[in-house]
Amino acid sequence: MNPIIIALDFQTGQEALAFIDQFPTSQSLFVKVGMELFYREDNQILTQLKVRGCKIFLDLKLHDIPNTVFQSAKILSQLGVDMVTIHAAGGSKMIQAAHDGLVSGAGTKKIPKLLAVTQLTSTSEKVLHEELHIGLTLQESVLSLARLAVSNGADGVICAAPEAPMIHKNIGKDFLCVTPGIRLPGQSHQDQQRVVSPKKAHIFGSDYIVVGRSITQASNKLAAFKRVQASWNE
Ligand SMILES: O=c1ccn([C@@H]2O[C@H](COP(=O)(O)O)[C@@H](O)[C@H]2O)c(=O)[nH]1
Repeated sequence: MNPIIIALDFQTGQEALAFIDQFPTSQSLFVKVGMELFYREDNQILTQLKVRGCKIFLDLKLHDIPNTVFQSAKILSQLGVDMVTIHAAGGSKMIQAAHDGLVSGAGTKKIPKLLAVTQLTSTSEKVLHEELHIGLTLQESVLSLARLAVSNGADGVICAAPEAPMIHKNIGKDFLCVTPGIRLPGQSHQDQQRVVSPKKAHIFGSDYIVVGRSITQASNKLAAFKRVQASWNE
C-alpha cells in the first residue's frame, strides 16, 4: 500500500497534470484534490487523474445541514473517487447524512471512504480555547469528534499524527487516521500547527499521510517525494 497522499494544491489543472507527468508511469500515485483545484477545474480534473492511474482523495470538507450534505454526498459518490471528507463538527445527523448519501449515490460503483475532519492541523490549543471557545484539550476534542464520526458511519478521520495512537486504541485499528501536517525535518511549518515528519507519523501509526507543499513547492519535486518516502520507511 502507498501511504503517501500528495495534496495537489495547484491553481490550474494544467499545473497539476504537469506535476503528475514528472513521475514515472509505473509509480502509482495517490493524490488529493482540494477546493482550490476542484473549484477551478470541476470533474474533468478527476477524469484526467484517473486516466493517469491515480487514486483520488476528494477533499471538499462538506459542512452544512443534513439534507444538503446528503444530496451533495450522493453526487460525490458518482465521481469514482476513493475518499471524501466532511467536518465532524457538523454533528451526528450530518455525518449520518453524508454516509447515507454516499451509499445511495454509489449504485454499482465502489463507495468512497468517508473521512471526518476532527480539528484542522492548523488549529492550536490556544485557538481552540481562545477563539473557538472549546473547553476540552485538543486531544479530548479530537477523540470526541472521532467517536462521533465512527458512531455515525465514517470510515476514518483527518487528524494530526500524534493523535492517531489514541484514536486507534479507543476506536479500533481499522478506523483510518489520515494525517496532514507533515514536514521534513528543518522545513517551515507555514500555516500548520500540529506537525511531524513522515517518519514520526509512521511511528504514531498514521494510515496515510497527506503531503502538499513539501513536495509540490520543492525545486525537484520527484526528489522531494522520494525524501518523504525515505523518511516514512526509515
Ligand atoms: O486538518 C487538515 C485537513 C486538511 N488539510 C489539507 O492537507 C493539505 C496539507 O498541505 P501542506 O502543504 O502539506 O501543508 C492541504 O491540502 C490542506 O487543505 C490539512 O492540512 N489539515
